[in-house]
Amino acid sequence: MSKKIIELPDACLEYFPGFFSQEESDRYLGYFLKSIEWQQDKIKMFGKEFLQPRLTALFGEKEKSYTYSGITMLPEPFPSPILNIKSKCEEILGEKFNICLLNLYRNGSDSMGWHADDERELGKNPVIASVSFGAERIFHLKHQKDPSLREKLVLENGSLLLMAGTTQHFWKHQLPKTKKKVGPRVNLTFRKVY
Ligand SMILES: O=C(O)CCC(=O)C(=O)O
Ligand SMILES: [Fe+2]
Repeated sequence: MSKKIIELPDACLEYFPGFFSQEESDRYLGYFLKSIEWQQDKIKMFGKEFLQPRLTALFGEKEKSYTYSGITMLPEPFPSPILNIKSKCEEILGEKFNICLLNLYRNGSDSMGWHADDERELGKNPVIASVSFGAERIFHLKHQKDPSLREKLVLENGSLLLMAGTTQHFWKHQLPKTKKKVGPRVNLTFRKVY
């Protein structure tokens, strides 16, 4: 399994291209597009409500609620394909996860804005395993204190990105829109809620 360490100050980032084969990735993408009950959540900004520019779903162990972008969500139990992906991540990373947030970016107009995954319930140094299937998209990182520190990563079909250590304290990340004609992308982030 090839692994690339992304050397950035105040961060711990590791990228595993081809963590899933092309064949497995295509199968998982098809499954997620067809079998997940996707929802489009609202977000409140400046006192106004907007629809998020992507679809989401939350899975997890019983009784683990998760508050994300101001919305508290109750997870559905893990379907077996997600359990299989989770086990594979846990094995290579030596970490355990109990919830999984799924995002579906239907095309290049779907996106996720700048944020850090620093909710209290994720503990002091959140460990997040981010798995991508489908269209390649660019992932941006920027340091919260030093604006000259920025990074761009291409998240490929079947890849795994680990974010750990102090990454969420010092860095924000986003998945910007793209004008390129791109197909759907499904991203799974495995997290541990305490
Ligand atoms: O889609 C991605 O790669 C990023 C997802 C993300 O940052 C999140 O779910 O918190
Ligand atoms: Fe995130």
